[in-house]
Amino acid sequence: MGERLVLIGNGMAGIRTLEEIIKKDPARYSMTVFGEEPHPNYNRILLSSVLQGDADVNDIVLNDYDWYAENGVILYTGDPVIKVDTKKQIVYSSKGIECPYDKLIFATGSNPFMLPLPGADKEGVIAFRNIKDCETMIETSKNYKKAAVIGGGLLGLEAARGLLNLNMKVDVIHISNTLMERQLDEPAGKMLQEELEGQGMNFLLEAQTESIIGRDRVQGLRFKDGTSIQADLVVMAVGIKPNIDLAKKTGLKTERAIVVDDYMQTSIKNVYAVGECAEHRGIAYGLVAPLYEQGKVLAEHICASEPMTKPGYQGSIVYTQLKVSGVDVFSAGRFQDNSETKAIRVHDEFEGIYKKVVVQDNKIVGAVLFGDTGDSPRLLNMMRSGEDISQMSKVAILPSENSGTRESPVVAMADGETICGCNGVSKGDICSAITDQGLTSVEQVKQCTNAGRSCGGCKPLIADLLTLTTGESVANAKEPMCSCTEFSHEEVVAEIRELGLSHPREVMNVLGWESDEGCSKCRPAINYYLKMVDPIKNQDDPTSRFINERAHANINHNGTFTVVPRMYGGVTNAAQLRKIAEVADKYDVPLLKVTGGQRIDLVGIDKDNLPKVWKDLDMRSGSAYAKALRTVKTCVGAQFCRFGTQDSIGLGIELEKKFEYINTPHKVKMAVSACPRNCAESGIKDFGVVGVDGGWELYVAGNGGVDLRAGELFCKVKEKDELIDIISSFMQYYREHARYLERTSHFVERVGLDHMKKVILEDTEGRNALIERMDLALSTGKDPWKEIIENEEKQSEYKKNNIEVLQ
Ligand SMILES: Cc1cc2nc3c(=O)[nH]c(=O)nc-3n(C[C@H](O)[C@H](O)[C@H](O)COP(=O)(O)OP(=O)(O)OC[C@H]3O[C@@H](n4cnc5c(N)ncnc54)[C@H](O)[C@@H]3O)c2cc1C
Ligand SMILES: NC(=O)c1ccc[n+]([C@@H]2O[C@H](COP(=O)([O-])OP(=O)(O)OC[C@H]3O[C@@H](n4cnc5c(N)ncnc54)[C@H](O)[C@@H]3O)[C@@H](O)[C@H]2O)c1
Ligand code: SF4
Ligand code: FES
Repeated sequence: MGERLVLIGNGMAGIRTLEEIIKKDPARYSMTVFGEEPHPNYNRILLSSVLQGDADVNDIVLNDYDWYAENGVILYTGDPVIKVDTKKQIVYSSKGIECPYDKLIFATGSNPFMLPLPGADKEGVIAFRNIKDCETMIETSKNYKKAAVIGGGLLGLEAARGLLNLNMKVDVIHISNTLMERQLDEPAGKMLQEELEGQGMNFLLEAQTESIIGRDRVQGLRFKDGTSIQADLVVMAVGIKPNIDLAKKTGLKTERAIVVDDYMQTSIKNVYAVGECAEHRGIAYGLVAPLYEQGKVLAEHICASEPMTKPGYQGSIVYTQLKVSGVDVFSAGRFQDNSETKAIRVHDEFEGIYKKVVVQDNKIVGAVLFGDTGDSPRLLNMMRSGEDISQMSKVAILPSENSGTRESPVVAMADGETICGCNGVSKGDICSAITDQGLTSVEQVKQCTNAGRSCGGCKPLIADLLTLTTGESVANAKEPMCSCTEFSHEEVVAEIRELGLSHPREVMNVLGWESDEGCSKCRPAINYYLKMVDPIKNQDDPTSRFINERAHANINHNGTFTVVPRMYGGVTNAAQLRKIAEVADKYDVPLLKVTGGQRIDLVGIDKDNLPKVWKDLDMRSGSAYAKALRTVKTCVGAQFCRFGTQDSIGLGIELEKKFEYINTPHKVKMAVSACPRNCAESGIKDFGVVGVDGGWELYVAGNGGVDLRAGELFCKVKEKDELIDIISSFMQYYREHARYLERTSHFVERVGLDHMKKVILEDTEGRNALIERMDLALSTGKDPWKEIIENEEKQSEYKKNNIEVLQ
């Protein structure tokens, strides 16, 4: 039995410290952890990803309960320490546990700062700090639609992005005249604002909230200038304050936080502090990188057999990156210039790129990058090493994108330079791990080195390093499909082909899945792959589909459904419109809505009425719910428009009829415009066609959603039939090689447009084979509405399958 170590606070800094101790000397301490939250240690940083819909709460657990058990760590969750007796060396928990210690670590983190406004205690006023806050926002978005976020800093903007993803309207109330003024100068702040406005955020700058209005629940905000706004949810994100109430009560010396020396020792013997609750040389940090450095020093200190002589923690140069998709922002050090500094600036208004490097005494002391953050690892390393730049050409410090090849920044980095800032892992550490242990995926590098384990911002660099070190693209490297299996998507497809597997359960059984039922990640994927591999033999398994695809309609937040009938190329007629009107009257449809894809939504239909509605409409399913071709949007084109050079409507209808019920890894949207004025928005579709004099241009891999991406010109052809063949073969290649739920935009980024050109445009034999396989798959496509209406067996299967919900 070792010495007794007690940790107060089951969060990121505290548990990382225990990990470091276990790594150094696993038998040294018997460890007990008290946590106020009812969870094992999780990645607080990724709460933003959970809110933004990119991760699940289960995905962000850093140390599961097994980890505590395997390492002999006793864990009390949901049981805060309420008192510490430093004379008797005992801590007391809220549930009455008395736990003696030889060494005690405070890692109590911070609390969000809540503005003491009148009305701040109303229901619907929350912070964004823990899983509970995240869940409250997700729940609220189901019943309310207007959110206000107070604070335009990192946290506020990440919360606002998440709330937009939850379909709420979001106002961000910010006290300063530029966003993230603690990290960005004015030009970068303004560019950020423009970008986020484009994503749908509304900003009220230089706004001072006076009170929160409403009865029991918040209804709005009133400002000092007398104006007000409505809000059903208010998220305060105006900074944090170290959580030091217990430390103060215990008698530890505190200023803004618990005062510690270079070994994280507090003012009382055998009591240490680490993380956001600690103040070192006057600074209490609010980002994980410095907190992990502190944890490492503390572990070394309390595991040392002799008093440590080497220097302890020296403070950190911190940097920040905003975790909002489509926005590249980086800020480090002293980014504002003054009379003692000089700055190097690049501002490309065409490309939306801004870079500023602040220099003092020939050393880089700060940097702001917007729009292109590729230089950030290099600049950060130059800052950290205090490199003398007097002999360097200043232009070389910020090379323009076009001045060289688009080589990954990792190529030029020295082995000692940092790749993962959060976890302090260098290029050399990662390369050695890759070669010594034969690592092939980012996930394996993460497990082995901790790189990529926090904000995840360094993962693209790790992927580049894997490619560089193994000579193999990480596109081919192994990433398990989900936590039920070690098999990657590619391996599952290969096994299905090789073993001739034909049902999701068979796949899971034969390949030794960890759970019999699989999960919501693997089951729909396997179902898709089976049908893709053998469209004739393998049958669809509706129980492995998400609710919308099982119901053949889109579920709404109140449990009703939206029905969207097919209108080829966005063209309709009086008879169809009359039918829609009759159905709307007969079933009291609360909302008829014209969609961005040129269709008509019938919103708010009860589930039990769906087959009746389809029958009465007597139109085909518009696949608005499916991972399939959704719509082909068309412009008026040569038939009527005076600019039209081609028959866009004719081609649009032909494309939609050809591909209407083909399953794809993710939804596919198309558009056909008859001239480069592009009225059908062909530039942001998976397949966008533009008519030009003497032919057609095809743009691919565009996306108009969250990850806005312009389509790239793939080819120009004269004949319509050749164009259709190219689309057909491209789509079949995507069907066969993309991972399930990978949009064409991500797929093309992964495999490269040049690769696609080689496969489709240069290899005629390969292209013909793809077309043949596509035609075979197309021959099995059926209108699911018609099948259900006409076949009683299908009707009962439909009813049965829609009871169990795979959301
Ligand atoms: C949404 C969000 C996004 C973020 N994004 C980033 C990012 O991109 N990059 C970055 O570097 N940082 C980011 N951060 C900040 C980062 O998460 C924190 O710096 C880090 O979690 C602090 O670690 P900590 O251990 O000091 O505190 P915490 O992780 O807060 O852990 C402290 C724990 O102690 C518990 N506790 C408190 N008092 C007691 C008591 N008396 N008894 C028992 N337990 C107690 C608390 O409940 C808490 O679980 C983000 C934070 C949030 C909220
Ligand atoms: N990507 C990341 O690195 C990331 C993401 C989220 C959170 N965090 C960390 O979490 C902590 C909390 O983040 P934060 O954004 O709340 O803190 P912050 O201090 O960085 O920003 C708070 C912002 O709120 C504004 N503000 C203050 N009072 C206001 C008022 N009355 N009305 C309107 N605006 C007001 C400030 O001007 C400031 O820009 C920080 O330590 C941050 O570093 C980091
Ligand atoms: S894209 Fe060209 S042809 Fe089509 S409607 Fe617009 S202007 Fe007319
Ligand atoms: S930089 Fe954040 S996890 Fe690597």
